[in-house]
Amino acid sequence: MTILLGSIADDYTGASDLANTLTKNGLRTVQTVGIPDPSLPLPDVDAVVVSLKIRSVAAGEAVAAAGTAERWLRGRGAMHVLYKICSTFDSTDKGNIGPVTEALAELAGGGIVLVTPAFPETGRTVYLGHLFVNGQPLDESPLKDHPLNPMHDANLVRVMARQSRGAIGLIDLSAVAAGPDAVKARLDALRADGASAAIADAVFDRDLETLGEVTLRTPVSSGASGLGLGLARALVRSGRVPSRVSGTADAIRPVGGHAAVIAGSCSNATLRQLAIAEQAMPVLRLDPERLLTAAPDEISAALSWAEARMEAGPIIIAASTTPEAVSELQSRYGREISGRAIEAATSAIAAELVARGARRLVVAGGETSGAAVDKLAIPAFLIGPEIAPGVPVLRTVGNPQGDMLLALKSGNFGGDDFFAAALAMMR
Ligand SMILES: Nc1ncnc2c1ncn2[C@@H]1O[C@H](COP(=O)(O)OP(=O)(O)O)[C@@H](O)[C@H]1O
Ligand SMILES: O=C(O)[C@@H](O)C(=O)COP(=O)(O)O
Repeated sequence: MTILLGSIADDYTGASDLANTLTKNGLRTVQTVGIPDPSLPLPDVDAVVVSLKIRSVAAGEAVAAAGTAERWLRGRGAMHVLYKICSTFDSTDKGNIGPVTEALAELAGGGIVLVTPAFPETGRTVYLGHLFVNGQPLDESPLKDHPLNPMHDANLVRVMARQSRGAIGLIDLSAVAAGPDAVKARLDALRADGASAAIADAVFDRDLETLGEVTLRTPVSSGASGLGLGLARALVRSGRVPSRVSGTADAIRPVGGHAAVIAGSCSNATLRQLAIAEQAMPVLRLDPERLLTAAPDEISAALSWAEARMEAGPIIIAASTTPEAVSELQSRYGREISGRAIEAATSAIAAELVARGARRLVVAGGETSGAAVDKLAIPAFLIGPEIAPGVPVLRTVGNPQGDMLLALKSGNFGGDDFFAAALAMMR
């Protein structure tokens, strides 16, 4: 298998979001979970998105894992590697966007890296280095209350500088609007001044097309799905990808079995989606504190509840709660400990539901999805049709449990009726 574009995603929902964008823009794409075993039969593709769970781990661990994935992708022909980060720039002053970006640049022989989380289709735009989420500055958006990486600064040049060794520059919208040559000139000038990375403004898809054109000629970039769109379109324009009728329908051939939703995202969108779904489907609200203090009992109570209902139709099990309740729990048990314990519990529930016949699974939340997919030991996914911007239906490849359909929903993605819409596409 020789690939044109490689990507390392810092979480699994982000990986499926990017794989969806690449697919929609003409690249045959597969999403792997970590580096696949050589025996795994992967389809012939243009792009591989390696999903890692490195958004909220120690920077050294993230750098090491990304480095291993980079070597694997380069070994399969990838000329360009996109480090897929969150469109809301989820990170802390310790990383991991800065450290991983700089490490990938070093592995590729140095140089400056273009960075942009812009993804206009989902309301993420960058202007003068400031990130807006549906029109709100990042630090005023719901991301200010994220359970693991609350975002308190919308100025990404500053945010990135705090987590990088090198200086961070800005490619502003006037350069982007002037086209690829102007962006290239600005990138070269920033590089000559010693910058290790540059935040690029982008408001519309055409800005991302310009950025894609330039970054495709460099070895590394960091960005969200918007930059993926730019890179995919640049590759197609270059004539290196044959134009073909892209078909994703085959990936959603029915798998039968029961259907379940597991939610660990506490993002605004997920809380709204749960409230809507609750009017039409059985929803079990887990007791988050018991997941920390009496997990085995809370898990087995949840499984008894599910077993009694799954035969009749889809069910939802959620740990999700309001920002106030999250901070209350965290103040008593610690941010990291609460998050990880709840992920361990929700993933154990997901695995037990599959053991009891669930074959269609929607997981809400990036870290929650990563934990569940790891627990299920699913090695890779084919990309099916899009449910909502950034969220495709996925079909497992080489799954020990047999063929399953999944949707890994980023916390903030999807309309109010997301769960019903996803389940309607998964038969
Ligand atoms: N009730 C809760 N209290 C505290 N933390 C929670 C609660 N429910 C879920 N979590 C944790 O919050 C984090 C949500 O992150 P994630 O799954 O990535 O969602 P999102 O996609 O919205 O960012 C996870 O670590 C999860 O275990
Ligand atoms: O870029 C995005 O916004 C998503 O692809 C993503 O990474 C979201 O992360 P989670 O909200 O943690 O799922």
